[in-house]
Amino acid sequence: MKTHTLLMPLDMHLHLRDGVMLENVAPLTAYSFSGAIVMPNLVPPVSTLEDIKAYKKRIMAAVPNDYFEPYMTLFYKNYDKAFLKSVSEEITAIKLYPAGITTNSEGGVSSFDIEEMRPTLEAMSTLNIPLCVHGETDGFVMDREAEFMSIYEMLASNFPDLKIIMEHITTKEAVAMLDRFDNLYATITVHHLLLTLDDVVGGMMMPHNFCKPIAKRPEDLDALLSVALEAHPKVMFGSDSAPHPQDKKESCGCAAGVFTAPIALQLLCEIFEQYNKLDNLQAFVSDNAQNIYGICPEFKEIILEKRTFVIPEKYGNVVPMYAGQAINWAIASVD
Ligand SMILES: NC(=O)N[C@@H](CC(=O)O)C(=O)O
Ligand SMILES: [Zn+2]
Ligand SMILES: [Zn+2]
Repeated sequence: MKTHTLLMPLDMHLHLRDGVMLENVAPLTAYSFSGAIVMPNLVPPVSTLEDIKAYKKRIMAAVPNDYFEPYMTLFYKNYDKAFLKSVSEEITAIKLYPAGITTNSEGGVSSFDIEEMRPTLEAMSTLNIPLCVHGETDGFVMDREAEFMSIYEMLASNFPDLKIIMEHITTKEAVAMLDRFDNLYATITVHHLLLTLDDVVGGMMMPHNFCKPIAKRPEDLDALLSVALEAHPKVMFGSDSAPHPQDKKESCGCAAGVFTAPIALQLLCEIFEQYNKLDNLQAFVSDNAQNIYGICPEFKEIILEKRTFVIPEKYGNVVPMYAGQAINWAIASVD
């Protein structure tokens, strides 16, 4: 049987939530990933040293072993340098949300006033804390990410020593930015390497494919594939696996978020094999992230094998992407 081995996979954009949901989803990621950047958009958001330490403890209590590193993040506000210094050992990045643009982002940034943000962003540059950004404006839904490029440009050029990660990019405009600014990087999800808007609303409306940013056009999908499949050194895998209870997805007013954590590596193998690029998958799911963030994850070896795997209908009360569908790769062993 054909197999493929991945070492120390990293998920550089993950939502683990809290409480019962955390206990349901954290073990699924801890099983097949060495570590993950854990997003801070809890209610209320993770914004103090105590919040970070307590949340990390709850995550470690929810995973069955020690072979998983949650890389903690702080919810962006205009913090002062003394505070940032006091948390710098406990966090891997700070996550910036424009106010109200996605799930639990109400306390985010409402105006991108560069002078207001300067003290915080300069302190982050000095302390070497990367800035992760949900890059969407409040414009027309299909244009939101492309419109945000001028803000990335302003941030990247004003703070050349700040590492800026364009999270979950979905457009050819964002892909083009990677080669324009040395300090811009990106995460790409697995669902955005598979879906276009047609898979969300082109036929029957598919709530489990609905997320922010929404999947875009075929040419955007092609642009994302071009950098992911080559494992462009400035792109990393970040699932943006964002679990919501089934009744919040299959409802009037569907919550945004696609749940992929337990099927991400299998789907990535399928995509990379289809394009004959399996050799580049290691860089995309781990090596690039290690280089960009300067992290050294615990050893973990995942062996995937090429055989039919039917994606479960549910993980607890969460419906994954492609529920009930057969895919071509499965996890054979984890060491
Ligand atoms: N991606 C999503 O659609 N939802 C995420 C938030 C986010 O990453 O924007 C969530 O927390 O549910
Ligand atoms: Zn986001
Ligand atoms: Zn997210």
